[in-house]
Amino acid sequence: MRILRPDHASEEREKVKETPPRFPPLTLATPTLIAQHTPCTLHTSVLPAELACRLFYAMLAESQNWQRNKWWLFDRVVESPHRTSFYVRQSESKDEDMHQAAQYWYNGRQVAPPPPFPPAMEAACDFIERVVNAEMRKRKRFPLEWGGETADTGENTSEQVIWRANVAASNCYEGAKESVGYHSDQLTNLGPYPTIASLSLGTSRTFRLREVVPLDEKEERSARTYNIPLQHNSLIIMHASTQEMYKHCIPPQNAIDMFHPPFPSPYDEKEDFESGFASNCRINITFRFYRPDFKASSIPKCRCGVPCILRPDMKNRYSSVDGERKDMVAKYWWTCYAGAQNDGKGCDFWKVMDVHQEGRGPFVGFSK
Ligand SMILES: O=C(O)CCC(=O)C(=O)O
Ligand SMILES: [Fe+2]
Repeated sequence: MRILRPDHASEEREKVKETPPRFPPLTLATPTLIAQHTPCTLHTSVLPAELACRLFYAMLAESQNWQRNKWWLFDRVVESPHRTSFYVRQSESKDEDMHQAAQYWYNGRQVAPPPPFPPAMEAACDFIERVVNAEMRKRKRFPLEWGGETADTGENTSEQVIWRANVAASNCYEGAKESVGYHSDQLTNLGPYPTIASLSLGTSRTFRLREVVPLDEKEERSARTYNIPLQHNSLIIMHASTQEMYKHCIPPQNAIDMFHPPFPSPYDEKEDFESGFASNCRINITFRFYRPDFKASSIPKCRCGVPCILRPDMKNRYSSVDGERKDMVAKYWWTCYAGAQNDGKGCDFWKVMDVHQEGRGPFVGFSK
């Protein structure tokens, strides 16, 4: 009988063994839970309330002129489902390299020279740098993180300044349906293991994180989706290894709560505020540090003559000596990105990043 009827039961058992259990999405609603499950930290009420509100109004006004990014995906043009812009910090705004890098920021599209941080963004940046530095001093550092000087902030502080922001990317999501899809941020000018500080203003939206499970663990476990609600005036810091291990997105929602700013706008009539002004927009500002050793003029070009983008090999990771998480990647690739703007046609150029041969550094872990 066994010869006539194959043993499906044992096949089924095998299949069950190959599929790791899936867990439902988990909402991480407190800073403690976020720090437990992810390489991110959440800081609520990060700016003085009046400054957060002033910055929201300023960016909302600016966002009228922001663009939707457009790029080629396979054989069609796609448009980002939100508006976006890029800023360079005043102290860097004469730096030719910074402008060049910003021109190629996001999808290899050439854009006008980026404007400097508006005054409220500059003021917010000081608060944010303090929070980021205090947090980074408590954390383990990765060998490939930037280990050089951060320019003098002009402040007389005895505490070491590890991180500063010299550029910022800003997004405006209008209504519940505007979104950004799953991605990890390009490392082209940030270098490996960047720290990115992401400020939320306006309506509360969900930030979603999902780990990219390494190939050799695919059969044992599946990725879990984490939902993190981001309220007005909260800062989520994507610490080193977030871009190497996780993808993030802002998904479309069915509904959102309108944002009622606690202070009137300097741009509108006072009566508008008194009659209950409310906004359906979320403004996000990601403060970033463009590394001097990944400056635009040092980025390899592909055969199309366009600067490459830098990506980690997220699927092959190992543990650092003391780490419980498998959070080290062995490889980063420089690859052609011309296709995103050039009718979808790029070249197949790629090469593994070699930090010594390319003369990059100094790094946290080893000197140049
Ligand atoms: O809006 C957000 O919180 C995320 C934005 C983002 O991922 C990006 O600009 O790269
Ligand atoms: Fe991002």
